[in-house]
Amino acid sequence: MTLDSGAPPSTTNSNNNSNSNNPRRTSLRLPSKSFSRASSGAPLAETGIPTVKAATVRARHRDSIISNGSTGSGGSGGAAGARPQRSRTLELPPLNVQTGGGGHSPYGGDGIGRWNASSTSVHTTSSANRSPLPSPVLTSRPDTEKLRQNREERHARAAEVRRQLGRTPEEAAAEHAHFFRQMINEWRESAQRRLMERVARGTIGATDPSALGIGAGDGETLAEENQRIKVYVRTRPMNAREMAANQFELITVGQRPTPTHPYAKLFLHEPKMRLDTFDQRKRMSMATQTFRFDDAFDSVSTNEDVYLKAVEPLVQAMQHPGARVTLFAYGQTGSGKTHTMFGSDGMRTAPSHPATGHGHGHAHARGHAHPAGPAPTSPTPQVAGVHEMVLRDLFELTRHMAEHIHLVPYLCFFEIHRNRIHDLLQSRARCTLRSDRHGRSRIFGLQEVALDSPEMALDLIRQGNSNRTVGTTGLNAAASRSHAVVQVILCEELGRMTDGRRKRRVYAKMSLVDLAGSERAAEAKDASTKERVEGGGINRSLLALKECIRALSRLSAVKIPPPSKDATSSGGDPTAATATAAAGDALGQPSDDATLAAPPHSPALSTISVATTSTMAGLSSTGQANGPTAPGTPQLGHVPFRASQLTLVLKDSLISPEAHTAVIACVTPSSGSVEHTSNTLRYARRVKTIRVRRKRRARRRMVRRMVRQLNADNEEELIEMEVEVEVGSVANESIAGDSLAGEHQRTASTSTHSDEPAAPEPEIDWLQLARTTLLPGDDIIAAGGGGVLFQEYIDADEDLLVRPEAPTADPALNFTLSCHRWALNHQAQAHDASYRLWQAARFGRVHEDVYLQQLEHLLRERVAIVDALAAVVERRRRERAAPVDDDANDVLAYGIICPAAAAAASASIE
Ligand SMILES: Nc1ncnc2c1ncn2[C@@H]1O[C@H](COP(=O)(O)OP(=O)(O)OP(=O)(O)O)[C@@H](O)[C@H]1O
Repeated sequence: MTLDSGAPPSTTNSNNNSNSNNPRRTSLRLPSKSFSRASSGAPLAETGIPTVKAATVRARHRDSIISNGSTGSGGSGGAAGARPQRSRTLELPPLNVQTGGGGHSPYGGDGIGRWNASSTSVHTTSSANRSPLPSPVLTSRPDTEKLRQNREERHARAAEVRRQLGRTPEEAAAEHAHFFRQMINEWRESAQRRLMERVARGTIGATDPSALGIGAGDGETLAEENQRIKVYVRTRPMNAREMAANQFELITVGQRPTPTHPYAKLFLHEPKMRLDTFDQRKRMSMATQTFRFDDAFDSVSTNEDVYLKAVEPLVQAMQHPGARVTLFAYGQTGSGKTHTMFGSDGMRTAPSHPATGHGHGHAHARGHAHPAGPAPTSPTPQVAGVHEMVLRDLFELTRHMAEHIHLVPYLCFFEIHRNRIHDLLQSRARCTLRSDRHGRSRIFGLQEVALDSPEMALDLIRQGNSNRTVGTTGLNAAASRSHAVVQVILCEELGRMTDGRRKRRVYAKMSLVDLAGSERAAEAKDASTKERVEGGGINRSLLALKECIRALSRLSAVKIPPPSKDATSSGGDPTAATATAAAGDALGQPSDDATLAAPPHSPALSTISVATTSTMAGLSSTGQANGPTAPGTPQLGHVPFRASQLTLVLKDSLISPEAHTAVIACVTPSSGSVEHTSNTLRYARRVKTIRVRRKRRARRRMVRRMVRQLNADNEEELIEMEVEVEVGSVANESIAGDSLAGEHQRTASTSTHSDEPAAPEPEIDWLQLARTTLLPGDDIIAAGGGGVLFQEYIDADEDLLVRPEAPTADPALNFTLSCHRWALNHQAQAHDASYRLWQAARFGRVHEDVYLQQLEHLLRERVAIVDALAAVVERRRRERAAPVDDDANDVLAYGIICPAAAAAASASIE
């Protein structure tokens, strides 16, 4: 039955089979509809509304409270075959409408201020035949009504404003974008200005050009650097679609790494819109988050820039025996992972010749233009990706190393899609992942192709990419829906075995992983079930990867003990050699592998690898693979490799003692993807923050200690100063020009500290003070940031005072000036504290009473300082008119501000 049929619409809808997919839906009925239904007076029993049991006792209890015993509207009829109904429908009463019919309400049918059973009943099918209960919920109705009225008024007002302004919603959005853009630009300018001021002051050097990015030289030092895991961020340029949608860039890349600050800073500006409950107006503001990474690449960086900084060191690491290098490209869908890894065409064009063929002898070229390869399908020059650059450089490397060792590169290319491994070089043939007896993961059925040239490798990759699973997302027409792993393995050829198989040993291995784009469930609303499952799988494996890398990062702090002497000397022992070689690594295809002698380069290395592997895999405690853990072996804890196929496949590479891992987090700069970008940046930061945090915690403890100490000192000083100011202001007239003033003041001070009643507090007009106090407003905060405000504040205070002349030879005047400076510093501190307090209060972290109390305290402090300073200046003027003994005067001047120092100075004079 449908709404049109005159049956109770909400109930019908909630019981309608078409809605049964959403069993817990609670809908809010519009008053007009309720009214029409109530007027129609159709009894629920006639509507065919099914009756079902509540899913849980708890739900039933809740329902019974809400339902208020509206049994008449609960209905008891049930359509045969209807699905059990668990949804509840909350109907609001029509405003000022005298409803008819029903009459089941315990409150009668006036419908004003109370629930009316006939038209506004809250009913569930599980509430049938329940006796009426008085409900506390009923009392909340006027509030709900008020809220609704408020909302409607607000919407009407907003529509009216829009109408008056003659703006469409799109125009309003464009205006907002313009405003945010302006805020971001102002933030950048202000940051740059602060930086230049610091350069001018000499706080940071202007000689190092790379230090002149925003935020450079802030005195921070990177906590102990984790060399094994590097995290980079890359921002892609805005695309045409984003610009057309009036989106704007939210990312500012700050300083780049320098020798003194070996990290890059990246700022994410998050636009915020909030409704001010005070005047019901929208407030726009901008929050800026700061991130630190090993390096950050802005939107004009090229693939070559990324390669040179982030990837080339990994290629260099491949010359070390046992090297296990892993590079991940991580990020939201459409953020530029494939562009970075495979180049601008994603290497999706068909190979220029069969995969087994040989290359064309392409020139080694990195950079924008793809000099050779298959004929480009578009006239625009192709941009080479990391894969191409890596392959060319690896071949170069093997050529250089040929004098010492003959290495042959092998390539395999597979994807992990829905937790299954497919060989992309064998038309997506399914492969299986198994653990060998050493606890290492091995992929069975994966083809590895010996490479003759980089071009051959590139053609293989193109061929593989044509088999890759792609889909279409809202952000990318050709979105990768799988993790693509290209592995390049440098093998040492050791001839052939008797059965003809090649004898080889893995020298080093590199895994280049183009991860599938992360996506948010909210964005997959329109996706099919299959796509949702796919998306869920992708997110799960990304989470597992993050947890593994984080765990490894944490564990990298644990020192792996040097191998025992027995293990180290086992290089010549054939049995031990077999074990170590097997533990070192082997190629995925067992048929091609030979069990080899231990690598002459690193017997110890392989032994450690065994221990580490087994411990990581959780085998050491059981001793399945290598027997019980040797005494002294560190308990490395649990690393959740088994959480996904991706982490299992890469396990050996990640835990190797010669592991080098890098993550390139790709982000979209546009405002439309701010949540994604924030998530990606936080993901990337968490990958590496474990060790940094420990340092941070120590630093925070230290700062807290210092602040406590300072507060204790300040409090003492402040109490003394306030007392002095009160006494000083009373005694000022009489002591001015008096050579005994110092003595006088000391007496006054002493007497105040004795049992004499304290002088009355000066009358402060708080309201006036609050009006004149420069508490920062939203606009100032958004535009300037702390530093600018700070300066404005000091400037304003200076205007309150007589502006001091430049330092002279007059020591008394200099003394006054130093007092002035002292006071300003305290002023600055007071302002700084009030600013932070205010910020905290804005975000609801401080209770209003506490905030006001603190503010009052700060304002008092401010008044005290200003008064003291005014007194000093006034007195100084009079003294200059009638000079007095300088030394005594100094004591006097300083005494008002800092009694302790005055006492010491007086003692020295005496
Ligand atoms: N640095 C860049 N410069 C120019 N264009 C870029 C850049 N990065 C990405 N793009 C463009 O953005 C679009 C999406 O990029 P890409 O396919 O690499 O995203 P992705 O992160 O791999 O997405 P998915 O995870 O969905 O596969 C492409 O058209 C690509 O050409």
